[in-house]
Amino acid sequence: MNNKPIIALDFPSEVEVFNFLNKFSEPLFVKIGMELYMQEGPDIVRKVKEQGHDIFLDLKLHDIPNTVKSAMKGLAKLGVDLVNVHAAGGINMMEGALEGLEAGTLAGKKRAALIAVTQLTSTTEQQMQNEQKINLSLLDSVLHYASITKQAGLDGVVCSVHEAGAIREVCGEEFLRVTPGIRLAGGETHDQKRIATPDGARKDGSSLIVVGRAITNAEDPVAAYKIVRELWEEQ
Ligand SMILES: O=C(O)c1cc(=O)[nH]c(=O)n1[C@@H]1O[C@H](COP(=O)(O)O)[C@@H](O)[C@H]1O
Repeated sequence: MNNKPIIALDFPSEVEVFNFLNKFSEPLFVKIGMELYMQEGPDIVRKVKEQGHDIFLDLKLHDIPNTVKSAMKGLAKLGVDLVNVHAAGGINMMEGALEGLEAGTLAGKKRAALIAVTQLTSTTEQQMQNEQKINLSLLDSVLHYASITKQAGLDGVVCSVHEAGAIREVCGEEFLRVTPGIRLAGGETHDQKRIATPDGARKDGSSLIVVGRAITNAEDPVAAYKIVRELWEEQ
């Protein structure tokens, strides 16, 4: 797994995916999420992988432990690099996910890294408190989810850049902080609430950034990707 910005391939079908990917002449780190997977199924994962890209399969599993374990066992066979579940599913569910992933990983292949979503980057503290009835600050809720994720043996979490530094302090450098909600300065925020720039993410403790619309909606996606990458990698 490399540390390039992860491009979210949030497209409705395979045609748009390859129109987009064909603009690039280098291997990328891409994310296949619900929108695309629900339309194209596992075949899209195989086809994107054939082109040599690293893949984050973002299906955010959240169900009873046995169901998540079995689903992960199946997903493991796709040979992706990174997969996720919702930490709100609990420790037993996350342990089940890890067991399924280990059981399904083909002999001689590296198991995908497994991370858990803490609080979605589209959620504000007020929404969390009112709608989920969690009587904590958003940071404390995210830190709590990060600590139970670590307890379950997972490799890291999905969080916003705003919580990444605190998670690093509590859970250690090796524990991944994968941060979506990335925008270029002055860019449209859409439905995201806890946002940051690529250089802000680097300074504030992200391990990996996920960038969708700031690249995929750009007039020149290759140029937008280059800007994001330079800001992210700047020394
Ligand atoms: O798990 C994720 O990838 C995820 C978690 C989260 O808290 N927030 C979040 O935006 N994401 C995903 O990251 C991507 C962000 O896309 P943009 O907002 O277009 O950059 C989308 O594909 C989301 O599904």
